[in-house]
Amino acid sequence: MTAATLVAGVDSSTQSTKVEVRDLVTGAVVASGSAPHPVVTPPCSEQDPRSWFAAFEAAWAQAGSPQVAAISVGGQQHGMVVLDADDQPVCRAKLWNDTESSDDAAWLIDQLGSPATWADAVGSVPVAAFTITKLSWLHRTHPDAWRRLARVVLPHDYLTHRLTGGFTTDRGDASGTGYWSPATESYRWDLLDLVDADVAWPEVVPEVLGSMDRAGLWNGAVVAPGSGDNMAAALGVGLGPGDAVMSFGTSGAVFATSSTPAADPSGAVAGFADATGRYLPLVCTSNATKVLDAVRRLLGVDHAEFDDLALAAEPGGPIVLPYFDGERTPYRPEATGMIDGMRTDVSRAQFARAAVDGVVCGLLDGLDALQAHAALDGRLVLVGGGAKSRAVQRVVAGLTAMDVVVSDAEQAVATGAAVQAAAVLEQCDHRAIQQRWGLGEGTVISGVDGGDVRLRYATLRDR
Ligand SMILES: Nc1ncnc2c1ncn2[C@@H]1O[C@H](COP(=O)(O)OP(=O)(O)O)[C@@H](O)[C@H]1O
Ligand SMILES: O=C(CO)[C@@H](O)[C@H](O)COP(=O)(O)O
Repeated sequence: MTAATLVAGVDSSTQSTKVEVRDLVTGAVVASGSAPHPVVTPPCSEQDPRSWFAAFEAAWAQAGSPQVAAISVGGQQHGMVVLDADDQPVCRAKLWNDTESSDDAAWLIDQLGSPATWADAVGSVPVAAFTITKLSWLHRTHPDAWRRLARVVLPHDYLTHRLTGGFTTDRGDASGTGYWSPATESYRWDLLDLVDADVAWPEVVPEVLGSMDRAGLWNGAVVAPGSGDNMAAALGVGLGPGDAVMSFGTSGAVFATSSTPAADPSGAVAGFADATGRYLPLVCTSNATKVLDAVRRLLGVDHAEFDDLALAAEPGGPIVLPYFDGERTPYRPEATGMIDGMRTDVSRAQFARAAVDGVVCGLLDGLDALQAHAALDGRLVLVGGGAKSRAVQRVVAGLTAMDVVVSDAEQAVATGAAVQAAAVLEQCDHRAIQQRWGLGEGTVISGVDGGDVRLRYATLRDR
């Protein structure tokens, strides 16, 4: 009997690296592993990129260090990895949720004249998350580090580089830099020149690969282009027209596929590209599972007890505005969280529920904004670590008219990266792999009554 051909997907996200090894033919998960990343807390949110590769090696060893035919990396979007002429990090990587470059975002918007001009140029209005604002911050605050800059890459590009030795990216992740246009599929050198016109930018940024291109080889395995974690999750859940994904990780994200690039001058919807040649309009909030973790810690309970509490809450409890780590949508980088409606008879259950309600209401606002950029008449698919929460699942289902399912792909990002690895290996359409592996299924969730919580949340949000 010949050994099965294997492919691997990697999710290098904010809190950890996960790897998933699948049988190329059946899609069965044959091994997996995970390893944590250093804990970060905005406004300064930085990690040593080398710690991501160490986490990948640990997760890979946990999965049994298998021989695979192809591998692909999905990574936390945006951020900034700056390397010197010897390909070593010049400084720690700034992550998507670092808000120290918020003044730079405002300055860059002024340079082009308006948010709408940015949305037309690159599909998105720059916020502190975007790489271009972090480059401006480094240029402005760390001239010594700036002089050593030889390359700027994204987290998934760095890991792909550690596998292949080359410098590549893909259209999905490139679309979160603020200097690559999904509409024209090209870098905007003029925008990078706003930061520093003396840098030879074409030598500094990676080549943008097509969705079927190979980035190189690693131990004999084909390395696929990889992508941003949300682009990979779209592949992992087999996201089709009419459906949307709601992701509960460190960030909250809600996104859908589209055949046309989005350009939202309000900045709420980011007009990203996806990993297949289409587009992925997306709304991202900065505060999802860390808010639930913080309130759970204060209540002194585990995940299951927290869910029991939140689902048992009496109506009329407080409202939590969950901007614990600053907020990106709506854009309030300096914000902190707020609790409204506290009374002496508040219960622990009501406090737990208020945290869930707050996180979910922020993402439902995002879903409303997304409706203008994609016809959403299908399912809302929940993914990410927080999607395991029964309270999160049932509160979402109670507050939206869409059919809510929890994806069967337990690690949607790693699964999507494995789909990409398989598609690039076989040079076939992603959908063929998704269908062969039976992806796209999920468990249907019934909702709990949310009452008037969205109205109360909106009142506090806009106060
Ligand atoms: N059963 C659960 N209920 C609620 N939250 C959970 C559960 N299991 C894990 N989490 C949370 O999920 C988060 C990690 O999810 P993940 O999607 O891996 O995040 P990231 O992509 O930001 O690294 C952690 O904050 C963790 O506490
Ligand atoms: O910035 C975004 C999306 O634009 C985030 O969604 C990051 O991609 C990080 O994701 P998680 O690690 O929280 O899943």
